[in-house]
Amino acid sequence: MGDLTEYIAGLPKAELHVHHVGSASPKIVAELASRYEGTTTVPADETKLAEYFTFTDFRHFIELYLNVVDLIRDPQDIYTLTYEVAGELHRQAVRYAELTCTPYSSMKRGIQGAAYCEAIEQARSDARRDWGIELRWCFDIPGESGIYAAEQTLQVALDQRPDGLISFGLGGPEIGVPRPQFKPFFDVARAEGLRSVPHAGETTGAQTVWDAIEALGAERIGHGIRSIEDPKLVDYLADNQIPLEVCPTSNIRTRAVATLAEHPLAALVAAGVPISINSDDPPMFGTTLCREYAVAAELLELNTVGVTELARAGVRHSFLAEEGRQALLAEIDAYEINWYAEGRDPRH
Ligand SMILES: O=c1[nH]cnc2c1ncn2[C@@H]1O[C@H](CO)[C@@H](O)[C@H]1O
Repeated sequence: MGDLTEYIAGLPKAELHVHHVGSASPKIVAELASRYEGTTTVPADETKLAEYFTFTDFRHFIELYLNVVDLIRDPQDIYTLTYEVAGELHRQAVRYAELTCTPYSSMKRGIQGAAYCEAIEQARSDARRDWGIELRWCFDIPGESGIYAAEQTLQVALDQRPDGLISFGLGGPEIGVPRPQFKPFFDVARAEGLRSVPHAGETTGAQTVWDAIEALGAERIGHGIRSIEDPKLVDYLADNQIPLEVCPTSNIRTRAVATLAEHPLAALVAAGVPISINSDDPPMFGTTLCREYAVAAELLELNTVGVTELARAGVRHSFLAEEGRQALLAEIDAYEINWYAEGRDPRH
């Protein structure tokens, strides 16, 4: 596995399912928490954070996630967080990422939509300057906040239209938050050229994935792992090549899946469902994108050739324009060739 870890570390990647606040480093979260000592349950001590991010179930995860969101109250924090997240993506050899941002949650806490968008755009151009990484935004509706949040999210997306904005999503709990109610907002977003990437089939069954496809026009599904329960849906995803953005460790840490041995990733791949591998909320789940590639390699019994295909899939399922896709696929090819050129055996 040692060779694979080293290989994965430098393998150029695209990440398609990673959350903005969920990626805030323990250093940033602890610093933010120290400002609101006594009014937040979030520890101001980095070492205590790992323990804090131990979730009894998905609902508990969302509760603690929102406790962290609560600490972010000015545009400078948005800039710093976004720039630092880009630095960590760079350390994971990510060359392109579609970062899921939830502007409504920040606007609700007093940050103006325009200031929010300026901050993330400034971070995006600084990250490109410093690390050559290409960021795009998915603006998602926090589903637990319902129709008003959907209205606000669509409005800020279309009023501000930051250069990096490429897709429109739906996050938060699925239980008690039916997808079809958001159809009018996805219809407008798609008509305006935003790509549809709602979460579904993470903590509820296959029906939410059907709803995401039929009501929200999903082109990719966030998680979608519970699709495995419905053979017709599995066939539909495979026949129509609708990719699932799979985040293995997230599913374990939120208790959406009991153990890795029971994770449906291998069954989905065997059925021809296209997948990408992602980290979701890496510091909260004690993981990194490279580690998620290693987990997928274990579950799918992949060698260096196989994990290279995972990286290519991330590019192919991205919304990056053709020129950028070809350039990133060429980077991956060059990396693979150089790796073997140093005399390593691809059969590892
Ligand atoms: O794995 C996940 N599933 C669903 N929502 C998530 C996940 N990770 C982070 N969020 C975020 O939780 C917030 C809820 O208001 C949203 O911002 C959503 O993007």
